[in-house]
Amino acid sequence: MDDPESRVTEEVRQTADAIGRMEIRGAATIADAAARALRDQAEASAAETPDALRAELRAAARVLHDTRPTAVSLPNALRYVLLNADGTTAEDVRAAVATSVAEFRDRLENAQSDLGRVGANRLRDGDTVMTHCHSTDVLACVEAAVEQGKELSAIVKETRPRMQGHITARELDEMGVDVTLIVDSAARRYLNDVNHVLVGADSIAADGSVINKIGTSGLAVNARDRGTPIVCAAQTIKLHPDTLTGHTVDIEMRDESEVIDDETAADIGDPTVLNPAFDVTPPRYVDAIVTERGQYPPESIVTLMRELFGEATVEPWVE
Ligand SMILES: O=P(O)(O)OC[C@H]1O[C@H](OP(=O)(O)O)[C@H](O)[C@@H]1O
Repeated sequence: MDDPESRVTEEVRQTADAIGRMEIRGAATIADAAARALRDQAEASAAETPDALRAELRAAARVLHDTRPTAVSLPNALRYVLLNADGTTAEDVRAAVATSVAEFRDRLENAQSDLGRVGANRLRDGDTVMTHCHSTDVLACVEAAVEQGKELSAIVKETRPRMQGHITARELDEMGVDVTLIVDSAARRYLNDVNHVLVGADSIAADGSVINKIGTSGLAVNARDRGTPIVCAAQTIKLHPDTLTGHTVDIEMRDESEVIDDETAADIGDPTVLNPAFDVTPPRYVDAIVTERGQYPPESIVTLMRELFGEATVEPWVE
């Protein structure tokens, strides 16, 4: 049998490249794109046996998996689809993959709107929120509150180096929220003017730590110092099952070109440039984690993780 790696489609490779370059970004969006890519691989495959098709799907999953290491929604999505790729013929497996991808995408969408309604309960008419980066889970909370007729304002951190705050600003403006944009270092100055800090998550660890865009932990420490509640909006697909057994979450280091161009770097003596994409906020700085299953104090999220994942998970893409 030839190498299943060689039969990974160009479309899957393009999706993986787009995730790596962050053209497809945001933990939930990455999960959705990865699930669709597996469905497309199954549809395009010429495999004639279930084993050959499953080997091809595992190879495609590895290509998708090896793009960005921090957002656990990616492996959680791949696991969901691969563990449901059952069937005694290749056709059965193809159909099972199509069904599980459709189910997975429905769950994602429903989870986000359920989470949005939970998060909206925390927001009152006239409140101001501060945001960091761009999180569709956070925006679902704001959108649900706006739909309930609450008028909200937002102070939006631009979020260096990739400025995802601009996406947040535009989407909040489209919802009718009054938006003020600030540079990241101005956050502390305005924390007394906001009622809530709302952040998303790329992963949540079993101890309730929130792994999110770099700058979240400093923001949370400052918010605690100022007495401003900090809420993390995260669907359960952000729960990191490996942390139940003591593993830590890898923090992605990205290219220095996102921080400084070559010419400017040369001008200032070519310093070492570090560009971590994420940081870890300890649970003591987080007031609540809002999920589609309700709101949890960070320290109790482990009970939900055990319920959803048991004690251990498998990595079905490993040969
Ligand atoms: O799933 P949703 O809530 O959309 O996004 C969750 C998180 O994903 C983003 O990471 P990146 O921009 O992909 O590095 C941000 O850190 C954001 O808080």
